[in-house]
Amino acid sequence: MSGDGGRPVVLELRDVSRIFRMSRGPFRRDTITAVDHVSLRVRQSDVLGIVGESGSGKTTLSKMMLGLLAPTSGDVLLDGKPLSDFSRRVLARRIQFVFQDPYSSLNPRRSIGSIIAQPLYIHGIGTRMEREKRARELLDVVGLPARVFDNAPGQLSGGQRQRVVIARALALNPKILVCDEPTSALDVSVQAQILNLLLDLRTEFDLTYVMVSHNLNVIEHMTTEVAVMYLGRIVELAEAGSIFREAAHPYTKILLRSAMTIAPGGGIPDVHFDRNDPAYKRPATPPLSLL
Ligand SMILES: Nc1ncnc2c1ncn2[C@@H]1O[C@H](COP(=O)(O)OP(=O)(O)OP(=O)(O)O)[C@@H](O)[C@H]1O
Repeated sequence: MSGDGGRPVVLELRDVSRIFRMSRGPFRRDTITAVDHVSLRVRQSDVLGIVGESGSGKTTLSKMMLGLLAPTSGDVLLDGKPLSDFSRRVLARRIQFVFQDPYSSLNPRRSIGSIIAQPLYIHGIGTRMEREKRARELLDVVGLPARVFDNAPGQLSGGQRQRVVIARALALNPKILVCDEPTSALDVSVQAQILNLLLDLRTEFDLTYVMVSHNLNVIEHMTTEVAVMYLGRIVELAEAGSIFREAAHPYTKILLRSAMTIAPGGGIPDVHFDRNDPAYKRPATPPLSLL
């Protein structure tokens, strides 16, 4: 890929496959190849978009990147080393995830402050006071008011909850975030705010993103590179701009065309961005303590 500026490869998949065996029903002897011989590289500061229709293997691929699912064959490398060389503890400080549903991913019985501080607690980092301080800073980082610290998740809107999920993902100061449909459970009006927050955070903390989405508008605005998945394979891998101008693979063309058709009056549907809209701006945040 051109224009990498010598940036190091932070995440690499080498010929990775994942086969699932059906465990019940009439097809229980059958297998599904969810990811089929995928190789790709993510460089520091990249935003790699993974796009494809439902069932194309995007989530399976992102779970393998996070070490949540083992490949059936092939290797996942983080900073050039196999994931298996990393302890859970070290891995969590390098790579974190933001998944789709902010409604189910937050414990309803905990306060927002303790949810955000939980990774620090689990990893034995800091005193109680230090963890609380960091959780308050993280609230600020993701643009939430200090007063929500003692609230329960049920008292927050969907967009606010997704900000909490992002704050928790940042607690251990990771360098890579894997975001699987980070906004698809949210109202359209809130989606752009969350995506712009993610873009701001990337600049502020020099984060690298893997962004899984079926929404081409999200992919177009967020990513630097795009991998198009179809039936478990990557059928096209290109810089984000070029893929929207001159898609090479027939499947990518179909994907783009169907997005155009769905959009009222043509164009890609859903989120509309205006990065200069003051509603999307976030005040600059002070440097974080602790880590
Ligand atoms: N634990 C599992 N057991 C059996 N089959 C699975 C399992 N997880 C995923 N699959 C199958 O693997 C294929 C890829 O699924 P995956 O969830 O990775 O696709 P996806 O592109 O993320 O889809 P979506 O956009 O709908 O989330 C699908 O056919 C799915 O049914």
